[in-house]
Amino acid sequence: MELLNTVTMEKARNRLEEVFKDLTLAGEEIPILQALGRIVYEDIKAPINVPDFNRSTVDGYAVIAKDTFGASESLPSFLQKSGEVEMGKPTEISIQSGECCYVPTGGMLPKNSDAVVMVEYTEEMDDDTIFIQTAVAPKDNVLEVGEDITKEQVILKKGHKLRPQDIGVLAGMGFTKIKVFRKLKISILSTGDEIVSPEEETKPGQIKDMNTYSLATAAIQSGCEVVALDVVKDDLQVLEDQLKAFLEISDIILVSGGSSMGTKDVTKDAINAIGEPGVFIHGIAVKPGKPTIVGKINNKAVFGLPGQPVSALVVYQILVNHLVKVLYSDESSIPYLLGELTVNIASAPGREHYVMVKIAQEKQKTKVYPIHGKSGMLTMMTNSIGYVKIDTNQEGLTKGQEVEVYLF
Ligand SMILES: Nc1nc2c(c(=O)[nH]1)N[C@H]1C(S)=C(S)[C@@H](COP(=O)(O)OP(=O)(O)OC[C@H]3O[C@@H](n4cnc5c(N)ncnc54)[C@H](O)[C@@H]3O)O[C@H]1N2
Ligand code: MOO
Repeated sequence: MELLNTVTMEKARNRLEEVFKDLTLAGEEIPILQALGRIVYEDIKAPINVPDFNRSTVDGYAVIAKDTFGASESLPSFLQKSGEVEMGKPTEISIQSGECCYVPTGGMLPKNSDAVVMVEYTEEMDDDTIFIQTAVAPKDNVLEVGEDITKEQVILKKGHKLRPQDIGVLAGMGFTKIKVFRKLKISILSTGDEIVSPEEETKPGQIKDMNTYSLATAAIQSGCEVVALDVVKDDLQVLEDQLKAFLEISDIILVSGGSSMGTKDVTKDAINAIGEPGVFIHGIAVKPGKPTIVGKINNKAVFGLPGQPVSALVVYQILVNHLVKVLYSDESSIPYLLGELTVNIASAPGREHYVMVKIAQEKQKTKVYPIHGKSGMLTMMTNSIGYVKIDTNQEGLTKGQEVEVYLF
């Protein structure tokens, strides 16, 4: 009897890091407008202070704060108006105690002023006299030089995935281009005599291809470029030939199906046949995803993912995506929310167990409901928001317990 020699998920991840530690990715410079979702290649330092002049955050009157102390609607302070600041222009105005100066939102503060009173809390008595009807403290309604970003501060770290707010900050710093990691090239090879493409009619026993599509889009979501897709029969020679062709153009190859122990499960043999060192993991103590295969050929990663659609996608998220993040120097953790479990969940003995869940807001609490089904049912994932994890040594999870729901 041949049994899978499984390793823990933690060990599988550590092995991946160790085996691919020499795989380094080059960087490329691209316009910031094309950089959304790309990964920062090196720490980016601010070339300037932001703001680089003291500016008002409101429309109002720049004052010396202590001139307003004790001011209220019934007992206003009278201040002498000493001009107006023009938007987008430097000002030479300098105020003295007893004076104020009109400043628009974003306008430069006149010299000596240290706070701004919002225009709603003032009244213009005549062209020269302003009633101040509230007290302000120094720095109120003011953004000081370097308060947002100080020159030379690291604003974006290597490995950071760029979001719209990051692109805005880059523009605000004067960058029009940014160096990002080149995209990892991934190809996907689905195997199975029964698999037909989505547009084809299925005959009895056949099934439409889901994994090519779910895995390709998961790869795109992780910031990779999908360079090739194909579906092949469960035939060792055909699989070997296509694997060799894909190796030429990819950093990572995902083979879907044929990972288990059936007579037609030839993924492991195909990987071992085409190069060294070949398969170094076959079997991970995880549910779903136990028959997962991991190999290395010419410093490229080849994953044999279980054919069951949920298993393939879960293993992508928890294992393949781990390697993708390591290669991109992305140290961010998977986001999660906390919720209260609504039922007991039994564990899978000896395996780390990933249970698909949905959530509902009830009486101001986040309630967590497991989605039942078998790993062949992709609707388990479409109905879920994420998963809860039961560790190998945990007996299960208990109704009412607070759990972490990892989002995907
Ligand atoms: N004797 C054993 N049998 C099985 C074991 C085991 O340890 N011993 N493990 C089971 C587990 S767990 C899983 S998961 C599956 C993995 O199977 P394979 O990776 O060999 O995948 P296939 O047999 O080729 O397919 C399984 C299932 O998934 C469907 N499939 C495959 N590819 C696609 C695709 N591209 N799109 C949609 N659906 C796909 C396929 O039709 C099968 O129904 O093995 C268990 N068996
Ligand atoms: O481990 Mo299989 O991947 O349960 O479905």
